[in-house]
Amino acid sequence: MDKVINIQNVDWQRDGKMILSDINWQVKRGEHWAVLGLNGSGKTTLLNMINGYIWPTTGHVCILDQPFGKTDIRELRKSIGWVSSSLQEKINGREYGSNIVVSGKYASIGLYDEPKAEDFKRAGQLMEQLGCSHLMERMYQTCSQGEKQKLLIARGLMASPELLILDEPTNGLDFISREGLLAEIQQLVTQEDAPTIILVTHHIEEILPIFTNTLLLRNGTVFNQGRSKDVLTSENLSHFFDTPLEVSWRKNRAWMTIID
Ligand SMILES: Nc1ncnc2c1ncn2[C@@H]1O[C@H](COP(=O)(O)OP(=O)(O)OP(=O)(O)O)[C@@H](O)[C@H]1O
Repeated sequence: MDKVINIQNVDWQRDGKMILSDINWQVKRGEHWAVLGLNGSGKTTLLNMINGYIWPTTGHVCILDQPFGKTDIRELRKSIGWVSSSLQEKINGREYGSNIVVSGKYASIGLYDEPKAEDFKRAGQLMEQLGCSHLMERMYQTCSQGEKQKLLIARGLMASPELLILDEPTNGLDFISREGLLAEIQQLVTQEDAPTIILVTHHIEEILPIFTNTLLLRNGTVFNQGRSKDVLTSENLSHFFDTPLEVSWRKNRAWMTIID
């Protein structure tokens, strides 16, 4: 019982089209994964499945040891923190930073239940941890893109999830803010009750050393998966992107250059 994600022989079809095909993916406790794939490769579809918003056409999905079909998905979702751009769009711009973070406890977008003082205390600690405690009384619409992402990550951590999914968290950030956010993400795993983190990204240099493993998704199939060091090689990625590439490693991060 050590699997956070266990996806076996999964297909997902829509309108006669195979969107995910024969997906096999196991994430064990203690691992953190990066998911890499071009536009339309099936990343969002896979995340929607992990969160129980769509069900496999064939195959088995078991998340946090809870097999789909025998599980209350709404309960399960409370153990999953999910930060994505679609979530950003749903937040009320006039909501205050601390309320946004606290709403993560209820896996709701707004605040429907009366939060307790201890909820605000926890939100404050998380905001401190992510370097955004100055945004407690700030309206969301006045925050920069990087600040919004930090608020949403703090929100995603509010229910102490076992699984935290970060879907392109650095979208729209300048390179200084991006490095700042990556450093905060790196820090998260040093916490005692750190969740398993899944990072979806288009940029291999964002695959920090904490991301022990990488899944390459192409045309709805798993192209390759394994230890990040083994997956992120020049040969592998040249095949994956169908473009001659060179990968170099600096500070335990892979950087990619197109060679002509
Ligand atoms: N409900 C649906 N009905 C029909 N086609 C769909 C549906 N959902 C996804 N698709 C198609 O499945 C493919 C994979 O989409 P998905 O959004 O999972 O890709 P992605 O890897 O997240 O892409 P991006 O990086 O652009 O966000 C796309 O061709 C998309 O048009």
